[in-house]
Amino acid sequence: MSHDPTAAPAIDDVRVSLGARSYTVRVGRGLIARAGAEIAPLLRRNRVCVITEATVAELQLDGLRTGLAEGGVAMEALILPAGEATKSWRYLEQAVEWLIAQKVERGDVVVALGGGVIGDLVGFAASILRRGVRFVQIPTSLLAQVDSSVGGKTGINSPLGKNLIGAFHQPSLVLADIDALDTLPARDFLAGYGEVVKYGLLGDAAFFDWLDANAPAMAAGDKALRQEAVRHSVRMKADIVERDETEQGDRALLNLGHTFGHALEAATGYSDRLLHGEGVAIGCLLAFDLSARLGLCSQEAPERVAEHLARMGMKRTLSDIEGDLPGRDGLIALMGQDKKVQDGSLRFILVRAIGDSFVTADVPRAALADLLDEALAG
Ligand SMILES: NC(=O)c1ccc[n+]([C@@H]2O[C@H](COP(=O)([O-])OP(=O)(O)OC[C@H]3O[C@@H](n4cnc5c(N)ncnc54)[C@H](O)[C@@H]3O)[C@@H](O)[C@H]2O)c1
Ligand SMILES: O=C(O)C(=O)C[C@@H](O)[C@H](O)[C@H](O)COP(=O)(O)O
Ligand SMILES: [Zn+2]
Repeated sequence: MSHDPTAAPAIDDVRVSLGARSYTVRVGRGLIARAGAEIAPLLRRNRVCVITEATVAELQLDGLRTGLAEGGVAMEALILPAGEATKSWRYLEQAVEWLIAQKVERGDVVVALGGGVIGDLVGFAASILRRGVRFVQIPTSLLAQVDSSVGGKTGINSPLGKNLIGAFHQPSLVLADIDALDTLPARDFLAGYGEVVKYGLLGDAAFFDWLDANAPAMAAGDKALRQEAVRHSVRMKADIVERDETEQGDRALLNLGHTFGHALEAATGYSDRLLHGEGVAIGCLLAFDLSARLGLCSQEAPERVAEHLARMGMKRTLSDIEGDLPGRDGLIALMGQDKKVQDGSLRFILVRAIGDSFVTADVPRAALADLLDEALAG
């Protein structure tokens, strides 16, 4: 049989096994164009309500409408503004009231088409509508494909902290169409890459090495590498979520970098000054620096992480964030809203090495203060 090098690679199916809440994450090319055939088996009646945002609507909504129609599925769409500020009470209310006006029934399926902002918002709307309707994630950003569309964390932000209002609500299907990433701006691609590299850092040194060798080509557009990075990331996340769906233990490892990152996002007003994945990358490096300061890992570990982020052209220090930041105590106060706080104490994900992380509350306040003082001084 002859090999056609231009043929699209096969679809990778990653199963998330959670009993009655199990589902498949399909990773591959052309999935939006065949969305009707993919989603129809879930439907009681041949109609879905799609919620998306303006940028993605422009690029993908006609294709989705056609793809659904080819599978005999009709759609109605609501288009919200793009950007992190949409993960708020105002747009949650708009989304839920629109779904009610569309007479979405308990047996229907809602579709989230977009990045992590839309996935988190729509998943939360689905979780509270009529006390819970099913939803399908069609993630269109790298971040959403590797992370936010999987695992069932849904929600919106409070001015006081990230994702403080939300619910665990697993999707019924995830369609991660690698072709959708073609139009993603470089800054958003790199922000999403912050969550990809997080997987290597938290639990898979061999994946970090693979990324070190392949991520530049992946960023430049190699689709086979993109598909492999998404598949591997989703498999890693699925393995952790299967062990600990509601973050009673191990799932907190997926929060590497987030105690710092979320505080920085709140400090910058959930604005374009700092994207979520950028905050995660900066936060991962701070977690490695803190681990080295505490003698938990070698000094070479944070150096290697910093070199990798620099080679990828990513933000990696507080001085890479434009504009003023709160002082050390202001940042620590923002960290106090972290969902990992227990009995009033902050808990961090720290590391013994690249690929070897753990959760701890054992971080002396002085070490944290010194770390932040130095980071803020640049
Ligand atoms: N639920 C979870 O487990 C989880 C995990 C990680 C992150 N998150 C959340 O995800 C959000 C960040 O997600 P994000 O980075 O996707 O942000 P986003 O949804 O704002 O998308 C990033 C940008 O890319 C644009 N975009 C998306 N797809 C595009 C495409 N195909 N072509 C061109 N432009 C496109 C969007 O319009 C936006 O400007 C944060 O709110 C974060 O808290 C949630
Ligand atoms: O799925 C998880 O668990 C994660 O922690 C993944 C994170 O990348 C994501 O940003 C998540 O939304 C953070 O969760 P939070 O509980 O700290 O809000
Ligand atoms: Zn994240």
